[in-house]
Amino acid sequence: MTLKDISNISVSRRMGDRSPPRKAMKPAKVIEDIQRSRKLELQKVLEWKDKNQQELNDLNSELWRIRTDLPELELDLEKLNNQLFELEKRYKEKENELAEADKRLESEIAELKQEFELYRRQTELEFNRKIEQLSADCDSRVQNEIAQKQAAYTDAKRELEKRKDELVRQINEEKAHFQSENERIIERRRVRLEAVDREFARELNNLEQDKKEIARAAAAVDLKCEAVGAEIAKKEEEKQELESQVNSARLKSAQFEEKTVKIRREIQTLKTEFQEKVRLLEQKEHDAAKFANSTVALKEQLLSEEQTRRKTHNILQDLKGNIRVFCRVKPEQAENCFKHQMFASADSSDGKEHIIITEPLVAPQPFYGFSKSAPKNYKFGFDKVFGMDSTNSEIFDEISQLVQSALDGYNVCIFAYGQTGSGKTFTMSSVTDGIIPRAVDLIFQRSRSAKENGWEFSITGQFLEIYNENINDLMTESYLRNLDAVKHEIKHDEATRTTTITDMTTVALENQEQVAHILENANKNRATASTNVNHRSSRSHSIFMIQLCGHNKKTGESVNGKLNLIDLAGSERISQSMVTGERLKETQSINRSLSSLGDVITSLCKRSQHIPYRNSRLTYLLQYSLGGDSKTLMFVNISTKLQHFNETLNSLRFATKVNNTQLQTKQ
Ligand SMILES: Nc1ncnc2c1ncn2[C@@H]1O[C@H](COP(=O)(O)OP(=O)(O)OP(=O)(O)O)[C@@H](O)[C@H]1O
Repeated sequence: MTLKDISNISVSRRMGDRSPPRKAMKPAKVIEDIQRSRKLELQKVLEWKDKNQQELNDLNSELWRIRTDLPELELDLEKLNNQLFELEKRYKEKENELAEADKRLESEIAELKQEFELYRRQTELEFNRKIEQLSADCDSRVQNEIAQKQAAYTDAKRELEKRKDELVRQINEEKAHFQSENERIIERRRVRLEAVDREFARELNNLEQDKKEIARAAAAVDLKCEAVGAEIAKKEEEKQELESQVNSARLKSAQFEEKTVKIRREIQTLKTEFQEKVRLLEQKEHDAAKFANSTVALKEQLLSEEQTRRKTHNILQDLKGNIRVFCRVKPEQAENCFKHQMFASADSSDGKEHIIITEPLVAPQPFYGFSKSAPKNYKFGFDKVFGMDSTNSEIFDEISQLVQSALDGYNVCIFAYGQTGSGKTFTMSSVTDGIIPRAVDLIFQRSRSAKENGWEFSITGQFLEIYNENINDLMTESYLRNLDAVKHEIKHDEATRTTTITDMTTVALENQEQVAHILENANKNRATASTNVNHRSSRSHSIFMIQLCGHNKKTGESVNGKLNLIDLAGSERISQSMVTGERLKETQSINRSLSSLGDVITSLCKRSQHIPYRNSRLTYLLQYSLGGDSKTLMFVNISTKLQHFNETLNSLRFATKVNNTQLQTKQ
């Protein structure tokens, strides 16, 4: 306890005096209490003081001890300082000694080096001298050896030549002897051989004579035999010939009789027929004269009916709606599919055909946000719904009327919309029965039959691609070279409401094989431009444009129709944050053009003041083929694979938006 604590205690006491008066107590008892408490406090203070006094004493004794030790410590310190000074002095001395020793060592090393150099030079000189002497000795010894060897060689050579001459002489003698012996033997043999030859020739001659004699006799016998045999065969043949001539003469005579009767009968029939034909001809000439008079009236009637047909056809198309949406479900293996049901128009009150898709119970990855307990149904209505088993032929039957509209001078757009792999290209460009080849075929047929009414059609086609908002010519043979190098511009003529694209290949369409070739060539072009043709075709819009210009010489009428067959880029939603570089650019331009197509259709149906055609190349290019009296059909191609549920839902929603806007406008 400090003095401050004590004063605090007394202050609190004093303050206690000022606290509100307690219950009244007896004064003696109060004084007694105060005294007791004061006593206690005093006792505590005294205890504290004793304790402090004790500590103070301890500290003082410690201080005293330190003070007594101090001189001794100071002495020790001085001693230590002296020792340190001494040590430093000795250290410096040792350092000096060491430096001197170093110097001595260096000079000794230098001397040793000099001595060594001297010794090395002397040794080298001695060595060189010894080498020279040795080499001189060697040279003289080698020269002596060579001289001795040369002398021995000359002697040996001379001896050998002598022996060689002797041998040659002996060989020549032997040779002459053999030659004369040989000639003698040959002569003896020749004489004997000539004698044998003469004998042999004589024998041979005799044998030849005998052989000729025998052959002559045999030939004479053969000749006689042959003559007799030939005579017999000839007689036999003559006999058979005579027999067959008699038989055939009998047969011919019977046939001739028969034919004569028949020909007489035929002549009679022909005469009757001829008379009947002459009568009929006179009748037909009479009818033809009557028919010729009525043909002119009929043709006029036909033309007016044709005009009425065209008007009615167009009214019918308008009634069906200028924007129609068909849904097509791609065939898949049932076990990989989510549930879907379709209802034909007869079952529905709104005249639409419906498709209901049910969300899968087990959500495949990546697929979030669906309740797993209660599968949800989504219902969509379209002008037509084609199931998995539908064929391209059935599809074409439904759209052939739009091809007729194009021939009648209207602009028609047929789109295939859907995610990658959902069957857009299959529907649009299958080489034999896709919409493009079938439409061209139908145009040929109808234009041929329209000739009877005086119509002459020019049918031309262009095939292009919009990739990253760039137009590319798919008909050119050198697509890769022209890609990006050729900038194609879209030009609109407001007065004629026609569109042209600069530097675009245009071909006169003539037959189906040519269209198949165009489709294949376009595919090749796309394959050359991309490492992966599927990727390229999925990421770009392709447009097959058929221009139909018709003129009727009889009525002076002209029509100008256009059929645009569009295979849109895959509509799958790729998050832009997930892709970079080229893929990002592609994704952005696809998203932009598909959403601007939706916006244009919506604005047209709402009859908005401003139609945002310019928002994408696709809508700008189709400006005169979307809206006005033109006709639009959109196929929404869908896949029912489990992992495609999300995309399918998005595609159906987009298509429904297009379809519904149409309905609102009509109401
Ligand atoms: N209705 C169908 N019947 C049979 N096969 C089909 C059908 N629809 C599509 N296919 C097949 O499915 C595959 C993908 O179809 P397709 O290439 O037409 O899809 P896509 O939507 O055009 O794809 P992308 O956007 O990549 O061009 C092809 O092998 C095609 O033959």
